Amino acid sequence: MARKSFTKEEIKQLVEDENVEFIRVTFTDVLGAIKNVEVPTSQLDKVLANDLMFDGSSIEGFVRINESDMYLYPDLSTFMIFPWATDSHGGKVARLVADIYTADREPFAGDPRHALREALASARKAGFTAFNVGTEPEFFLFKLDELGNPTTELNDQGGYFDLAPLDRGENVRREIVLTLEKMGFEIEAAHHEVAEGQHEVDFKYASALEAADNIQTFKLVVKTIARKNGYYATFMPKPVAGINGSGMHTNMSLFRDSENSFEDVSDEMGLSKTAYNFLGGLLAHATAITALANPTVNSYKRLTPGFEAPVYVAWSASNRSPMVRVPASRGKSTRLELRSVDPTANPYTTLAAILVAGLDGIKNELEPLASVDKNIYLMDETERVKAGITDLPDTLLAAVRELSADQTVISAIGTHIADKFIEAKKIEYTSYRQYVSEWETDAYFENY
Ligand SMILES: Nc1ncnc2c1ncn2[C@@H]1O[C@H](COP(=O)(O)OP(=O)(O)OP(=O)(O)O)[C@@H](O)[C@H]1O
Ligand SMILES: N[C@@H](CCC(=O)O)C(=O)O
Ligand SMILES: [Mg+2]
Ligand SMILES: [Mg+2]
Repeated sequence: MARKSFTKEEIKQLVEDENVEFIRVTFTDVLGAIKNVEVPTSQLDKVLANDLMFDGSSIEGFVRINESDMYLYPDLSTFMIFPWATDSHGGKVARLVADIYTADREPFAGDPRHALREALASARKAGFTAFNVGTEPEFFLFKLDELGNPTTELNDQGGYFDLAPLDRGENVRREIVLTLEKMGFEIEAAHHEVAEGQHEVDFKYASALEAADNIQTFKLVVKTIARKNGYYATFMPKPVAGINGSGMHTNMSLFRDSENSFEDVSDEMGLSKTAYNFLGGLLAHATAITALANPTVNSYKRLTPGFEAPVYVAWSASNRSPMVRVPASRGKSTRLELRSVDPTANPYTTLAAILVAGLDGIKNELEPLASVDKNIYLMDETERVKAGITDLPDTLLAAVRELSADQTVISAIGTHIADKFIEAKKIEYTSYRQYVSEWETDAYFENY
């Protein structure tokens, strides 16, 4: 599936025919936040001529104040009209995702979308025409109070695949699905997840750049439609202690034209040498990738035993406790599912890191360890050591240290992004360490 690339004339025509009055030009900062500048359609020619400028020094992880002028180059294939948004005259709002260029009109090294483009160029050099990615983002719905502020009260008490009345998110989810369909998403499934108030909407895989844009659009749609219905949607990985957190399982495969390079019908598991070596690369660089795939302090509260989230670097075809699962489908759907990723990940840098790790595995013919076919949570440490199973980092700081030591993963995101990301994450971790939590006062106050 490839999205249609519009010409400038087609976009101008659509803007006129559909009565679009505002264009939002969006991009993503180093930490994964979506940013946008909104311009009236009178500025459309300027936008399409790549002449829209902004101050890069005000964006997290971009540039210093003395080199702040940057250009937004819209990617014409990302034109989309927001079905929910109209201005006071009933005019519509559309968006274009942009690449960032410097004042010298060079691609900007701090642009996460640029990092993913570079990784995709490496995949093409290695003979692959597409890196296909399908994600399964999970989120929680909380109630809003009368003033419209989020509360800590979940929207329902439902569980996995429950129906209404236990599932009170049914109508919101349906509206999310319909909105996404109007925006061109192909929705494969939507359901209540295991935890109370937790939901999942799955959309069809796409080539990595489109998949990353889709994730950012998806989060915006979920938050917008939830709020319209009196709920607050959060993609925080572990919003409530003691119940499942929210992951964003990331399914992936490499294609050569229409052929899935991960499939080999002659292999016992139906997987090709390319797939095994990609998996070998993914496992070899897993601890460094974790810093990007799980980039918040809270991410590590999800990666704990017993909540369907992975804790160890391992893979399996038959069970869901390891970090990588090989889902049973074959043919075009032959894929690896990385289960550690959570929805706070910057999709551009995370996919760049995953792809470069996999390509490193292919280039250096890295073999994965034997698959683990037991529930890893039930294995003791001796059994795990014997099977070569290692731990995923257990804190943001540990993950950031792994990233700092992995030149392959750093090369995937570039040193500009790596330096800014590592610096910001160390500050975030220090700020967390300075906070004294209720758990600590409960555990220590009266005992010492
Ligand atoms: N060849 C492929 N490459 C990448 N992604 C793919 C490929 N084939 C299917 N997918 C995507 O994988 C995702 C599968 O989601 P689905 O919820 O069915 O998986 P699951 O892991 O079995 O579910 P769960 O983990 O919730 O039990 C979808 O986004 C789908 O489009
Ligand atoms: N919510 C689980 C995943 C549940 C599932 O298998 O879909 C997680 O944290 O990853
Ligand atoms: Mg799920
Ligand atoms: Mg899954």
